[in-house]
Amino acid sequence: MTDALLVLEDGRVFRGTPYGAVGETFGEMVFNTGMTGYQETLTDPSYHRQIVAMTAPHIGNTGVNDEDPESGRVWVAGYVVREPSRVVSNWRANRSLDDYLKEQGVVGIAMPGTRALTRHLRERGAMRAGIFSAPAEPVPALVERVRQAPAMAGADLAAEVATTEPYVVPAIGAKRFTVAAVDLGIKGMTPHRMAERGCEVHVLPATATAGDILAVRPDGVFFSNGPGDPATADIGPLREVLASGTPFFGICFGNQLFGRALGLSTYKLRYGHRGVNQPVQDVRTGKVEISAHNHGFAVEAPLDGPFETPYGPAEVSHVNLNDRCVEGLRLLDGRAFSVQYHPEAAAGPHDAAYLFDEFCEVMTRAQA
Ligand SMILES: NC(=O)CC[C@H](N)C(=O)O
Repeated sequence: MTDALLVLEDGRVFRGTPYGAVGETFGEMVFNTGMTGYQETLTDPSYHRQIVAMTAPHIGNTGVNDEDPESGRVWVAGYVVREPSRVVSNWRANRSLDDYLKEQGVVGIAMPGTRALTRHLRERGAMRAGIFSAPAEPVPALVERVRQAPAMAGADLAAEVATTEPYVVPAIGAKRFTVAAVDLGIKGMTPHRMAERGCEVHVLPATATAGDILAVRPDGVFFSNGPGDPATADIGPLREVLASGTPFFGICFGNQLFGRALGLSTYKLRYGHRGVNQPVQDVRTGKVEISAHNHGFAVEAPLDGPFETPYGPAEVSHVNLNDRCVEGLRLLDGRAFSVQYHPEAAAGPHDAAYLFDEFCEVMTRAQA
């Protein structure tokens, strides 16, 4: 079989064999350390424009099923694995991962060097890359083309992945709350986790105005995860929502926008957190959660106690124990809060599921 190449913008090249669709693709090179959940990763809209390398060495062994996707398509720009499973073995599987990637037009590479690649990114930081299944040009020309691909810093991508039409996810069982959820790249499990707790979730496009959001007459407003640089997003609607006093909960991109609305700034992490075993500590209780992550940016906030915001005093609620980066924010009155990680846990541990209960408690208090 012909060599496929993974080419990084700093000139480092990895050799492998074509996997999935044949062609070429460009994106920001990131790595995911999850031992499980490749379907959820592939279909998470936050990975739009990123080439994802899996550090777990054996991918595809449980094939592909129709239940686990987090959205209607694969969003990763390219896929890098060490060794694709030659056997599909799972009672829910109806096709192989290789066939699925081909069907979705996702160019990938299988290569022995995923560990070297990950170490390289940890040392040098996030960078652009290209996968070439059948490279026709010499390497220097490929490096040049990788360098011409758009960078992630400054990219405004939420509207490219979000729904264009509002839709409703009904409450499971008795309806207790109406939630307006702004889709910035929402994963399917998120409205589901709210619906399980009696929320009727009105999912709105990324371009929703404060008027559109409040027209739902929500008990609570939610801002989702999503791709791109949070510094580019319009925070006007969120500011109006917060000023209205409506309870607020945000996840990941939603946490970054909440931070910006509080007057904080965001910055690009050296290589991001992507995986299902990140230790996060609740600053108030000292309790540690093992949590699912997918973020390349973070909020800059004071770690030494409460700070003033236009909506009253706020504090950092959670920190990451690996690098001390901000993993959550809350107003001290409890009405609005957000986390940088993924309590919907698709895939991942359920330690943080209590945050959806907290959102329901805040909405209950506001209803009283
Ligand atoms: N999953 C997300 O919401 C990611 C948010 C943002 N795009 C980041 O990389 O940090």
